[in-house]
Order: sequence, then structure tokens, then C-alpha cells
Amino acid sequence: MHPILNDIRLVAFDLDGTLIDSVPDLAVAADAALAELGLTPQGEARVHDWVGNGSLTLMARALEAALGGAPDEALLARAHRGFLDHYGRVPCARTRLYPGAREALAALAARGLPLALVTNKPSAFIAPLLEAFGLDGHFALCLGGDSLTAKKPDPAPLLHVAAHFDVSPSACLMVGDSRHDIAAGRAAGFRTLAVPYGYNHGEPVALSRPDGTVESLAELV
Ligand SMILES: O=C(O)COP(=O)(O)O
Ligand SMILES: [Mg+2]
Repeated sequence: MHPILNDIRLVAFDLDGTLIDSVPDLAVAADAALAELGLTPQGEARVHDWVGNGSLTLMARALEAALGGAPDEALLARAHRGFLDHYGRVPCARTRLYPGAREALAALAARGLPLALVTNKPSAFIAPLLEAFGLDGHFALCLGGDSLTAKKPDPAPLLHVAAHFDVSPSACLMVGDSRHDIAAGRAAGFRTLAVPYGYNHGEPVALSRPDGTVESLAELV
């Protein structure tokens, strides 16, 4: 076991960019929503840097790039509905599990550690994705970006998880790919572990100074 797990009694995982490489399907849905509005698709490489603050912000960034300026609220609402519709129909055609993710979750669960999923993705997409990869049995609690009134980098979802399992935040670990995961973890009083292979707005996640980094989740266990 990785030394950061010493004294840890609960592990919270981020989803996009940490457990699953979901950008290929997110980009298809975002581009389809733009195309429906007669706007230029932005492509996977750009979507890669826009993921992390939930689907509404993703579409706000995509619209801003396509229009060359901030969208009005009505257009953003339409684009977001389009995205939710497309992604809901095809959330998992090209999405892949990262190497080591399945083994890490299984090994932590086998140790009896409660596992939580804390993503900024809309909660409706969590179950279909976890089921597609056969991971739905591992998480005792899953929170999406719309589950509470605040999402990462706000510490609220992590504090909710710690309280739910009655574990002190100092005995909890947040594992994620972005500065929002590390900021939320730090603000909640969790230990933080980063993976460098995910989505972090084009910046190394090490700049957020997590307590530890693993190249692959396999290193955790
Ligand atoms: O949907 C997003 O923006 C990111 O989701 P994540 O919190 O699982 O990385
Ligand atoms: Mg992420």
C-alpha cells in the first residue's frame, strides 16, 4: 500500500480524468450541441482543457470559444440542454478506464475502506458510467456536481462524505486529477493525492501542491 494510505479510513475519488478518460465522449456531445446551434465544433483537444467545473461551465467555455465572446443565458441554456441530451444518449462509446483504476478500487474495497465518488459531473451520468465498467458495486456514496448546492473546489461535497461515514476529515483521502480536487480536499481537511494524466486546464496538477502524486492508481495499492 502507498504510504499516504497510512491512517486513512475513507477514500474519495474524482471521476473524469482520474478513473475514466471520458473526454472523447464529452467532446462529441459538446460538439454536437454546438453544431445544432450552427456553431463550429471545437474538438477534443480544447474540450480536454475545459472539463472540471461541471457541464454548464464546459458549455459556457465551448460557446465562448465558438462565438468569440461570452454567450447570453438563453443560448447557454440551449447549448447545455443539447449537451445533456447527446451525452445522456452516448456517455460511454469511446470512454476508457485508466490503467490501474479497477485494480486500485478492488484492492481498497477488499481492505474494507469505504469508497466515495465525488465528481462535478451531473449525477445522472454517474450510474450509467460506473455500470458500463462494472464499478458500481465499489462506491458506498456517489455525489455529482448537482447533488449539493456547492461543488468542488468548494469543500462541501467532501465534508458531506466525511460526515456521512462519520470519519474525521483528517483520516480521509481525496484522489483527483485537477486543482479543484486538491483545493476541495485541502479546504475540507482531507489528505490529497493527485494523478498527473487527467484534465487540469492545461496546467500540471503538481502546481496545486497535493500531499502526494502517483503516476498510475496501481501505485496506490
Ligand atoms: O464534469 C466535470 O467537469 C468534471 O468532472 P470530475 O469532477 O469528475 O473531474
Ligand atoms: Mg477530474
